[in-house]
Amino acid sequence: MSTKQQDSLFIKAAFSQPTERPPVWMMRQAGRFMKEYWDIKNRYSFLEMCKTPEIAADVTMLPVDLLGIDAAILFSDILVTAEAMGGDLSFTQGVGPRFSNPVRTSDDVDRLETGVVRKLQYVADAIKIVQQRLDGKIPLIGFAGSPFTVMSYLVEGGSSKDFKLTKLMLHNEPELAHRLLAKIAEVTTGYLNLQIEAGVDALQIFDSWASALAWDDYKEFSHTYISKIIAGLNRQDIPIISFCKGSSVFAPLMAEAKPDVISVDWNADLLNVKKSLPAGIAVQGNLDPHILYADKKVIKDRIVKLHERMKGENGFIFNLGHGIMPDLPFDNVKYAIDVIKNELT
Ligand SMILES: Cc1c2[nH]c(c1CCC(=O)O)Cc1[nH]c(c(CCC(=O)O)c1C)Cc1[nH]c(c(CCC(=O)O)c1C)Cc1[nH]c(c(C)c1CCC(=O)O)C2
Repeated sequence: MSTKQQDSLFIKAAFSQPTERPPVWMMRQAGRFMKEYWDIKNRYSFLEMCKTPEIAADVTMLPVDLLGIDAAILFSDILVTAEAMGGDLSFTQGVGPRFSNPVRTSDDVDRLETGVVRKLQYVADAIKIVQQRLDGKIPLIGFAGSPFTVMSYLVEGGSSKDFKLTKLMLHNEPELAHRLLAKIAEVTTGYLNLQIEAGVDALQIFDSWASALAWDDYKEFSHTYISKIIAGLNRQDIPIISFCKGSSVFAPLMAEAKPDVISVDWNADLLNVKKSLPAGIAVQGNLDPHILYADKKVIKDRIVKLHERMKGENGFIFNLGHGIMPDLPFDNVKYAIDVIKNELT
């Protein structure tokens, strides 16, 4: 991390140091709710955008320039690791991600490659371009998916409502599931270290679908691997943010993996979660993203209420409980960020 960033609101809050106001960024801030995103998206496929460092950098910079957030997040996807391992990935409008060669048998797991981090050099190249453009103005967050969440896409062959096949593998063939998870975790550790080397200022691990799991299954099949990944990072002074949908339940276990920040969904009272955690772990969240569809008065009231609740706490990063929806009005997103930056007292 550049020395400049150590004094940024975001890095200070991530390390639970005092800040004059909470920093703000929003998950999925580099995406489809912006007209300027579509101006680029209409010319390239999603994977082309991820794999062309100049384009990935352009998209990363959109919310920096248009929203004025306090941290940028690299434009990419959690599924690039699975693709590098041999998953035949495509993204179709309205369908989402799809793997044409789902991973369901022992042979399928054997076929996945692990010495693939060099295939992800395009991500490192994008990071370097973004850092030149940011020029120390705000920190850059890199990210990866958690092994469990990435596994779910590989096993299901795409998005899923109930994770039926994935959970069936955990329950009926736990050894096979562990073999798959261990391979993804190995690649993910190398991939996040590549991002650190390329110059990210923070990292977030997305375990979006952990909420599908029972406590014991979360512990055995997700938490174990996130802990290994965090322990395997050459993290220097880089804060690690752990996100999962379901964090209001799993936060005590998530803390054991030793992240610096836990990103909390909107079901929980954020202060209660913070107080339940060991000292020195910051929280990020946790507005319900649907609030941003509401009237501006409601948006402001909810932001003020969350701020009042968290007042006096070090280690609070304003964010949503999950990502921005593609049809959210840009104006409302911008309004929320302006309120957080300028109107909280
Ligand atoms: C589960 C997951 C994925 N990808 C990601 C997650 C975890 C975050 C979460 O829980 O929301 C992470 C992700 N995906 C994307 C980012 C970029 C940075 C950001 O703006 O936060 C990040 C951090 C861009 C994207 N990733 C994707 C888009 C849309 C692609 C398009 O333009 O069509 C973007 C901007 C595609 C994607 N990628 C994925 C899905 C399910 C989809 C389709 C979503 C949908 O159709 O609603 C997998």
